Amino acid sequence: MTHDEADVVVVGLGPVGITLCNLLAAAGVRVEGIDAADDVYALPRAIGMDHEVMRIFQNIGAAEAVAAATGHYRPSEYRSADGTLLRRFDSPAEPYPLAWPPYLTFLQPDLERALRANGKKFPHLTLRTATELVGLENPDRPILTLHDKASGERTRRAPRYVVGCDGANSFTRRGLGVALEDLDFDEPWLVVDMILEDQLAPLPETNVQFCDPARPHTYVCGPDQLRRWEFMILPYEDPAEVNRPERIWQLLSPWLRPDQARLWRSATYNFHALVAEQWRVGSVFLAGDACHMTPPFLAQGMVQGIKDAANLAWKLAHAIGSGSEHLLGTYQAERRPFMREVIDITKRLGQFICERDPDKAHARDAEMAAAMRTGQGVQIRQNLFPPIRHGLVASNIDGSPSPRAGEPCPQPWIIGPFGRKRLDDALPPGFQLLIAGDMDPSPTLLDKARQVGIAVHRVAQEKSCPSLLVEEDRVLVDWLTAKGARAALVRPDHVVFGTAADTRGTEQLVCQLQMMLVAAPDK
Ligand SMILES: O=C(O)CCc1cccc(O)c1
Repeated sequence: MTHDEADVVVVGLGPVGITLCNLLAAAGVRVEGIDAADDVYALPRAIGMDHEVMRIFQNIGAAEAVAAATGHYRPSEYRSADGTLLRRFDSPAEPYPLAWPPYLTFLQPDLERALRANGKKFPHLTLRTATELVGLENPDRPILTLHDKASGERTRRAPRYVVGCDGANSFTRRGLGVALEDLDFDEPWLVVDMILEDQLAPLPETNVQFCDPARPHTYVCGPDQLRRWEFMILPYEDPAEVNRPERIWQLLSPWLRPDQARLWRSATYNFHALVAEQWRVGSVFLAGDACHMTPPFLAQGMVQGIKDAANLAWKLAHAIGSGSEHLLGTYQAERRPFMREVIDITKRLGQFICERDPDKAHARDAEMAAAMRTGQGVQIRQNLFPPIRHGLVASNIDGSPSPRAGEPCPQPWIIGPFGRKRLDDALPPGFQLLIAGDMDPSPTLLDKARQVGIAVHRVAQEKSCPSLLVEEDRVLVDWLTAKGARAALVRPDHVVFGTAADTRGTEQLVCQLQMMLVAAPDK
């Protein structure tokens, strides 16, 4: 390795790769990000993101620039062929638990540009476009061959780590010989993005899943004038034939005439459910679509890829800074089973939406409409997925999970002489112990926390002592109290390691983390 070699090469600068580059560079890691294309992909693919992702963008200093590319997320309705309401997902009310709206829509090309521009803040981050990975040898001490498409030159790299964020057809994954586990969902769909030119076009006010057995289809409101339709391609149809403008306008005719909107993008592809058998081989990791693909029904594709990046970034930074690789084993241990659950939940909705048998669809409609009548069909779009259950999360003495372990820690607004700030902006990065203002941390606890490198903060509702952080609402304290907890130990990626009800329990939690940092479970 030469002295100016990067610690990490990130392959692929889509939303996942460029987020990882920013996160690593913000943690002081020397990063080289490469992408085979000359520029960002100019058309939208992902359209939905959530508050955890916005928080990650906030943590790299890109929140304002990204927010400019986002729009309000509408509620979602599931409707039968005759228009009966079968199910509804509503947005939670404020105060938002992570200080961002729980879901947002966005324009992918603008998002990617904002993240690439943000990367320029970091002197240790080099981004190379029109540069393709063409060789990957010896994953334990990786040697890469890069092809510069402009000059035709080939160069070699020997970074400490490589992360393949190079999409569904990942060269990195194929180079490692990693197989994809097929989770049994494979449906061909047409995706159409329209730019609305007539504000008076009679479109639904909400996102809609049209659970019509004759042709299941989806309507999603994007930011500004972007509106997306997705149509299932039927078994006897030819995808290329369905993807012709005349056919697309026919499919859109219940909502739009050609003078009311412009066709921005259309594509046909198969909605898949796949997860890589291995997310790491030696010093080479996979993230995003390179290691999982989920049907789009809950808009989780990009969201989960960016969560991979956040999960991996601090562990790589820790390994590079400390020379200890223990934590790296927790990446797959945490993310793979979690991703399987995300895919399972999404698939269940997908099977419900994609039902093509009219009798089964009729029975489904009757059952769902009955649930709507008893109030069970309306769900708040929050906490749809379980916490992380494996890896670097605390358990109680009896082996049960520590309350709140594996959940994202709330991010209250903090108020003070500076005005109001989101919690993460008021704290240094790293492990945090957040203690309810009425609990006094013992000297033993403070000492132990210092040894392990954990910053301790007391969060209260009013400033009865100068060292307290004051939260604007009761977001954090209510979240702790709901589980009988007074303290939360939180990882650098804001995933809760565990909670405790008192000082003694908090000391034990810190000791558990200390032990796991040197021997973290990779199962
Ligand atoms: O809000 C919803 O339920 C729709 C989510 C969504 C977003 C993008 C594509 C898609 O098929 C579903």
